[in-house]
Amino acid sequence: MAAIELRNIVKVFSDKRRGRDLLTLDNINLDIETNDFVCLLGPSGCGKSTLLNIIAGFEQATSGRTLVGGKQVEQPGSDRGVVFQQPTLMPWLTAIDNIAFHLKLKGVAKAERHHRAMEFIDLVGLRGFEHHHPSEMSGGMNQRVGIARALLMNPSVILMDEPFAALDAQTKLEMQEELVAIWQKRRCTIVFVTHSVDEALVLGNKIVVMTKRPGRIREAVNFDLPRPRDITSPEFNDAKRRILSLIREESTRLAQAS
Ligand SMILES: Nc1ncnc2c1ncn2[C@@H]1O[C@H](COP(=O)(O)OP(=O)(O)OP(=O)(O)O)[C@@H](O)[C@H]1O
Repeated sequence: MAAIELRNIVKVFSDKRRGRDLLTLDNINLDIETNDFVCLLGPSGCGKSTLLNIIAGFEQATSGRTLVGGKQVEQPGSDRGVVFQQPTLMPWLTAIDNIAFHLKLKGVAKAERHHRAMEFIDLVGLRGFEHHHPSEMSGGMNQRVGIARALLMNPSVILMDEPFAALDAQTKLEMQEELVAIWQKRRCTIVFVTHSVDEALVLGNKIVVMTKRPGRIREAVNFDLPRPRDITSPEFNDAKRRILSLIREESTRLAQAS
């Protein structure tokens, strides 16, 4: 059984202002295996976030079935941790209290919350900053808090929506390396949305290329280049050419169709 099974997913948004329906996802079928690091790659507006939100349970598909761990997704759950582009932290809470927030909601005592959160503070490299507030930390550090918060509930699946898009180039590279290290250590399943071919190839062992609206799966490419990946190696560049040619074919198809 795959960790995530998407069966004939269709999503139509109704655009009330213009009085029409918008077909956003068109018959998405995809199996994501346990421990996969899948990157959803596609142009702006192709429905990557919508698909992630359907897996997260924030959004309902118009038709089709979404299964996580064999169970139909109907709402958000602690089996799925979500990391957004902005970490959406509570500004009045320290890093450790943000990370342990879900435990507080579950009534876990403070000493136990902090004990459990420290493991994740260490994992994301924030020891020494656990009592800092979001305003006292950089964007990258706040994103680390967001990742630690998502990991704390020990979800089987981590869903990430362009989590490094707002970071500078150097911090982005560091965070990508750290995320791969965390994934290797914890062996979780990650679905990562990006529109960067390089980012998808640095991170993923499967790259799912989506078409422009309505979003369909153009191709799911397995990419098992050993890590750490050398982005200047011939193998990396071969894969990049292949992905870029898939994207170009798609643009040509659209240009001819219009
Ligand atoms: N709640 C909503 N109501 C109506 N339309 C929506 C809603 N959410 C998304 N859409 C539309 O669905 C389409 C896909 O949006 P989505 O955010 O999933 O794309 P994306 O591929 O993640 O884009 P980006 O890379 O720019 O974030 C867009 O045309 C968007 O306007």
